[in-house]
Amino acid sequence: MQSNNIFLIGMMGAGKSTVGKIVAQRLEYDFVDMDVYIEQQANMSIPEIFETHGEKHFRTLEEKALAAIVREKEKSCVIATGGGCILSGKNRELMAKTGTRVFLQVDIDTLHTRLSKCYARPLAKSKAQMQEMYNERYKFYCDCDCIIDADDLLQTVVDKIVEFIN
Ligand SMILES: Nc1ncnc2c1ncn2[C@@H]1O[C@H](COP(=O)(O)OP(=O)(O)OP(=O)(O)O)[C@@H](O)[C@H]1O
Ligand SMILES: O=C(O)C1=C[C@@H](O)[C@@H](O)[C@H](O)C1
Ligand SMILES: [Mg+2]
Repeated sequence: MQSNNIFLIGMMGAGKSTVGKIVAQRLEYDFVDMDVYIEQQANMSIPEIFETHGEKHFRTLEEKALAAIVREKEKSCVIATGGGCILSGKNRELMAKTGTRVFLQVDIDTLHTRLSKCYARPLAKSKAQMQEMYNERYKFYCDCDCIIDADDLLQTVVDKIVEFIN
């Protein structure tokens, strides 16, 4: 188990997966995308999991996935969490204990623009729904070690995270 992981947290479309991969390369950390990990374990896509088993079941899988990733990884790891990972107190506690939590903060208009190109997220069907979700979750995202303005160019966002970690 490693205690110096980097957990990227934030809303759907904040760039956790995209940014995480590059940050991991720059820091020579391993990279895990929690959503991809869950899909591989379940052998189903995330929309299929939501449709077949519902959100509650997905949240259980998400808790199990985070615990397993943290337990199994021997090398420091950048973890792109799912947008709702912070909803679980268990997940919040584990992330606080085993790494640095970096909140990628992006305003709702940018999130909407980014996701409108690929709105394949079960919980993000409209801008209004995203706004409501953001309002509910904002306090949990802010319970972190660093807030990065992730509205910027991809490379700038990566540089800011690497600079903070170093
Ligand atoms: N800084 C950025 N500038 C412009 N586009 C970006 C930036 N970061 C991410 N994107 C784009 O936004 C979209 C969503 O990014 P990404 O999938 O990395 O978000 P995510 O936070 O992992 O979302 P989810 O929680 O749904 O997994 C992608 O098309 C990605 O290329
Ligand atoms: O914000 C959310 O609740 C989600 C975000 C995605 O990363 C996926 O984990 C899933 O679509 C749910
Ligand atoms: Mg992602």
